[in-house]
Amino acid sequence: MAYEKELELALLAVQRAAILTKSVYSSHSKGTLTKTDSSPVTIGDFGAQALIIASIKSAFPNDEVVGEEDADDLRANPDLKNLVWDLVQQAKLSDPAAQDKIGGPIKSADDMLKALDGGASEGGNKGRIWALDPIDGTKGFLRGGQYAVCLALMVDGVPTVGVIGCPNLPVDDKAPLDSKIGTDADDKEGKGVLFGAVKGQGATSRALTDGKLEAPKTITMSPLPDVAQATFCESVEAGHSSHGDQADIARKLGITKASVRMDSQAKYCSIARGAGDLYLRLPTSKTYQEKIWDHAAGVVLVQEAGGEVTDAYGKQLNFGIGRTLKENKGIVAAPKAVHAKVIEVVKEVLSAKKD
Ligand SMILES: Nc1ncnc2c1ncn2[C@@H]1O[C@H](COP(=O)(O)O)[C@@H](OP(=O)(O)O)[C@H]1O
Ligand SMILES: [Mg+2]
Ligand SMILES: [Mg+2]
Ligand SMILES: [Mg+2]
Repeated sequence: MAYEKELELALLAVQRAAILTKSVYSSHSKGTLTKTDSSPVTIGDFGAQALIIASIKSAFPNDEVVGEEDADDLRANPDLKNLVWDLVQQAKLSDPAAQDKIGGPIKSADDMLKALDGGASEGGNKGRIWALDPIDGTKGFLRGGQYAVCLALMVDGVPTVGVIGCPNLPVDDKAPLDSKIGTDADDKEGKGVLFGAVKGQGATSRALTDGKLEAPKTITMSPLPDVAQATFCESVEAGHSSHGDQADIARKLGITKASVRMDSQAKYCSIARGAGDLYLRLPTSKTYQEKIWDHAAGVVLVQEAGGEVTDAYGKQLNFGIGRTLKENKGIVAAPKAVHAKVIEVVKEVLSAKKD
């Protein structure tokens, strides 16, 4: 099968990084810094990015990576660097063959910084470029909610392999989805899911482990004969998408169920496995550009589970023009059969706002 090696590498690399993020999640000190755009970053984000880029470079040394983080803060702060280096050394897959497949341990703190800085690609529509979000939903990660480790391979600008680890999602694909899932979540037994998809080959889920990969199950979106019955997902953070516009859209579609708010690409994962139906992300500002690492993996997953993902105006997402989706505004993900209907209503709501 095409991209078999890339998929396995991505699944194992995400699984190893999740060992690190889980250890930070359950510890009191998360080494949180505030970035220049006022968003948070933790030692978990740095450590997970270094581990995953080292894995990619061990198997595919010529591939580029667009990663969210870089090593500047760690180079400027040796104590923080040492904290991350300790975590990185402890994060090992328990199965030696699996650990070997992702290149074994990172050899030194300098190599860790180099790996972390390996995510500086400017992106584009030529060749093989990975999009990496080491912790998506950092605010959820800090709040005790959902978060996700997200990795996608783009080929000539098209998301082609997508892998997402969700340490706080229930393993059961049909576990009821309600808003508590974003606030009561933790990584106790029965939690932790690893999703994977390759373009043209379908989407899967399996339990997230700390060693070998579990056997995958095929996942698909729920059939949704009547859009009024939909469960729709949205961000917890009101600054990341417009809760007001999303409520208007839901009302116009006849949806009466309350929205399910959860952080991170766990939203894409939840609709891909049929636990929810729609994901609405309407812009809160005219200037914000969505980042490719916030969507690339989730888009492959939803497409392969029978869904369609476009921007809020129904336009195809263009992942091949740099580190952001600058040609697009907002995100709408829905089962193929109802996507056009949802876009019609989204456009109505957006145009009513303009005047
Ligand atoms: N004004 C804004 N509009 C949309 N997304 C934003 C935003 N500011 C930050 N984000 C992105 O929202 C992501 C989280 O999405 P969600 O709300 O679905 O959990 C963040 O990812 P990180 O947590 O990886 O930084 C960040 O990239
Ligand atoms: Mg961030
Ligand atoms: Mg993100
Ligand atoms: Mg992130």
